[in-house]
Amino acid sequence: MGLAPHTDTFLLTILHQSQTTGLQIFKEGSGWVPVHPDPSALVVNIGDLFHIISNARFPCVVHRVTVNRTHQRYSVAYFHGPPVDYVVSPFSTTVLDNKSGVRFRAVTVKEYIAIKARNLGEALSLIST
Ligand SMILES: O=C(O)CCC(=O)C(=O)O
Ligand SMILES: [Fe+2]
Repeated sequence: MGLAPHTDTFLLTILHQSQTTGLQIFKEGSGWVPVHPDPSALVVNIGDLFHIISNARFPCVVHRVTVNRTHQRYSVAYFHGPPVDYVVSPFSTTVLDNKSGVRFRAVTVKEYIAIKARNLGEALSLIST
């Protein structure tokens, strides 16, 4: 495995991948689905912080990268997010629209990174209300 299954931590990821397949997303009901490289396109991924701010309206997709034994692959990712002291919490408008109420407690970006470093895959549920 090139990169184990994960969601991206920050707001948005903008990704360029070379012409070798490897990136896969997990789709409920279908399993692992390849994201085929397109030289004219960038992949834009929603991260955990976007998921929190949107009060879970926008999903952060689980993805992984497999190793290709015959073809070299490279990717360049830009992880866009607020400064580490910024407090992230669901926007009030998204909460008002969502009958299930506030889904996540407020965290600083720094705190969320620390929670995720200790509990990969569990961080969102650990800040669920
Ligand atoms: O190499 C890729 O296509 C994706 C890399 C990735 O998921 C990441 O850096 O978070
Ligand atoms: Fe990723």
